[in-house]
Amino acid sequence: MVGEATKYIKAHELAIGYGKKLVANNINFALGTGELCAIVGVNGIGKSTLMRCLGGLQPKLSGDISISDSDLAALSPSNLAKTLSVVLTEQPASKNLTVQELITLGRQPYTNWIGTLTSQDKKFVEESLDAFLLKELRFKKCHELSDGQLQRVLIARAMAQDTPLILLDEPTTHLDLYHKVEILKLLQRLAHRNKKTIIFTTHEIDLAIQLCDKILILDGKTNPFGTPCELIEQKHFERLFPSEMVEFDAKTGSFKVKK
Ligand SMILES: Nc1ncnc2c1ncn2[C@@H]1O[C@H](COP(=O)(O)OP(=O)(O)OP(=O)(O)O)[C@@H](O)[C@H]1O
Repeated sequence: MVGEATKYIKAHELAIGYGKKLVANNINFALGTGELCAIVGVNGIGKSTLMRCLGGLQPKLSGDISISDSDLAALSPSNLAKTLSVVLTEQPASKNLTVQELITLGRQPYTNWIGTLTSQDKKFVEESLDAFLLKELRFKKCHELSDGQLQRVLIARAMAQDTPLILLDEPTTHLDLYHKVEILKLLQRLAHRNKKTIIFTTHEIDLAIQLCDKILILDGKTNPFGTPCELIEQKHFERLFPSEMVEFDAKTGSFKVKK
């Protein structure tokens, strides 16, 4: 693949699963700095499992994951925390913290053992509060927030961690359409302006087609990867769901219910 050598994260012939249970294999993709990528696929196909493998939270079965040309498994825990941040669907146990306190936790990989914040740490916290429209909510407890506000706080914490790679498992679950779009546009801006590589799982295929630079489709076979346009041209979305229920309209890039 042209330009592959310069990519920030690469998965090659990756197989994922649990013990002897194979969930998905033939996973191949490469993403550069500043790219926003969605992982899509039907329920239970392995999106969250892949996310946990990419985040170093669970071992792969076989194949390679490399970040900046280093094997992911060889990164020490402290290097891993400076390389990638993971935003999972499960809400944090620390909901009693204020918005500002939770975002400040993102600076943990850089602070000393008593957690003293430098001016640099404070700058990252302020920038993250600002970027995710949270300045007015900074002293609110996280348990007082709406789902959309809490999701913004969790992503802001990942931004404060200032890692080149950010992984998010279903960041738009439970949100209405407006707030789904808001979150995805904030992620797009974070990728493009701050030059982060961002990968997230989603069921919002229409929105991913409109907002992402790349999409990985987990289909249980070849797992196609490419730009939304390439995947539409190659008719990969048509094959995602059983055709008697929904059909993909390539002109609008969206799914329609078959009447
Ligand atoms: N801890 C586990 N141990 C064994 N199997 C698991 C475990 N977690 C998930 N699985 C199985 O792995 C497969 C993939 O699950 P995963 O949660 O990755 O799918 P998904 O694509 O994220 O699904 P969804 O869209 O419903 O969230 C499923 O068959 C699931 O039952």
